[in-house]
Amino acid sequence: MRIGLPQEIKNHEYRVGLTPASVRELTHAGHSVLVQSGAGAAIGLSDEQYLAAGATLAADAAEVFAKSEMIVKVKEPQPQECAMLRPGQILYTYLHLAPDPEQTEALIRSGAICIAYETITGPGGGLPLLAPMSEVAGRMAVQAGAAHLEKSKGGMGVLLGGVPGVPAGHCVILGAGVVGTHALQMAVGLGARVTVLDKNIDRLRQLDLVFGNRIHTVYSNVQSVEEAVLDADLVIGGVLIPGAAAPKLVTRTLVGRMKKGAVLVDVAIDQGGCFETSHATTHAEPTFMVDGVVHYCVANMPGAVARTSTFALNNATIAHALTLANKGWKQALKDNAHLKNGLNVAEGKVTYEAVAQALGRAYVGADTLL
Ligand SMILES: NC(=O)C1=CN([C@@H]2O[C@H](COP(=O)(O)OP(=O)(O)OC[C@H]3O[C@@H](n4cnc5c(N)ncnc54)[C@H](O)[C@@H]3O)[C@@H](O)[C@H]2O)C=CC1
Ligand SMILES: CC(=O)C(=O)O
Ligand SMILES: [Mg+2]
Repeated sequence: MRIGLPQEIKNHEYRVGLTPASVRELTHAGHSVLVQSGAGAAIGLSDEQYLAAGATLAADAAEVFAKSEMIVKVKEPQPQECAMLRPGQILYTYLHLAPDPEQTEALIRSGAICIAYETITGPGGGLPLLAPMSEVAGRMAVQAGAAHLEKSKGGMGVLLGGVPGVPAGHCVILGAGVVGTHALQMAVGLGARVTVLDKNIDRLRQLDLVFGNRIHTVYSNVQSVEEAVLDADLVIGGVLIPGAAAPKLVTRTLVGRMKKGAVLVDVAIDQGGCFETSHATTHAEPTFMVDGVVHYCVANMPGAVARTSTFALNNATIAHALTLANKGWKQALKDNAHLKNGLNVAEGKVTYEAVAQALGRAYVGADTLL
């Protein structure tokens, strides 16, 4: 198969869909890989390394899209990228369609086969192609939150870990999944007072066993979220209902009652966000204020640590990329129900139920297309 690797074009996005080692896996299996010149340069992955892995170079993204049967990316395609997709071409990347009607419409129009990393499931449960970036974003959420508690960044001037004689700050984590767990590790490490909320009691049990009385686990409901958020200095939002728009756990009214200078980090913003006051921001301008509360809502947090993130992402994505290239999309999806769960849009139809529901679109089961 002819596989294409364009450079990412989202704001401050330096990750790349294939490392030279991943390219080598594909060329070793007899596939050809066309890499946009400079695609990995920002994170030290040179054209020479890609050439040594067996790739050929393209001058620009237009050439990559025109000549490839499968495009491997990181972030959801931007409008100019959607316009370059064509019927039958495979797009393998993050999509996050539920909160994004424009992108969904563009992918439907393209006729392309759009496989979303974030809805591919794993034999052991969970979302193995989302997990590595959730690990990164969860850890970063505490760094970003702690930094924005500083006065110069709009925060209340609290040191999250406190000092002897002065209590630590209170970090509240909504969602005890991958983001939540990695945020929790960092917050505990910094010495913050940590409360984590989830509806999944088994997750809370597991965390309680590991962290004991260094954290507080709380069942998530309207009352407990309200109590925790009102007492918080930093709130990290990491809830997810796979493929669907994030539930709005924190209302505008509740934000208005929070401590002035508290910080919200809405990691779930790529699925629309779990705070009613959130809207997506970029690394160039990561925050905005609502009622004296700092909102950090960057939709591609791992892009800031792009080198670490690129390697972590490739570890999780390359196996399915290779299968798609070896078998073609129909056979690969027929053979693997977990990969089939990644199909969000194909041949002009929405093939993921939660996306169809969120956007009021007709849903067509993937099986009918295979
Ligand atoms: N902004 C960014 O750069 C990034 C964003 N993300 C996003 O972070 C979000 C979380 O991802 P993961 O941690 O991997 O998901 P996950 O599936 O591992 O965890 C989500 C957790 O939310 C819990 N949950 C659902 N409804 C809840 C409620 N009402 N109250 C409390 N908990 C609730 C679930 O039980 C689950 O434990 C996703 O939207 C993901 O796309 C992930 C990576 C980067
Ligand atoms: C998961 C995601 O949206 C990201 O890594 O940017
Ligand atoms: Mg988007």
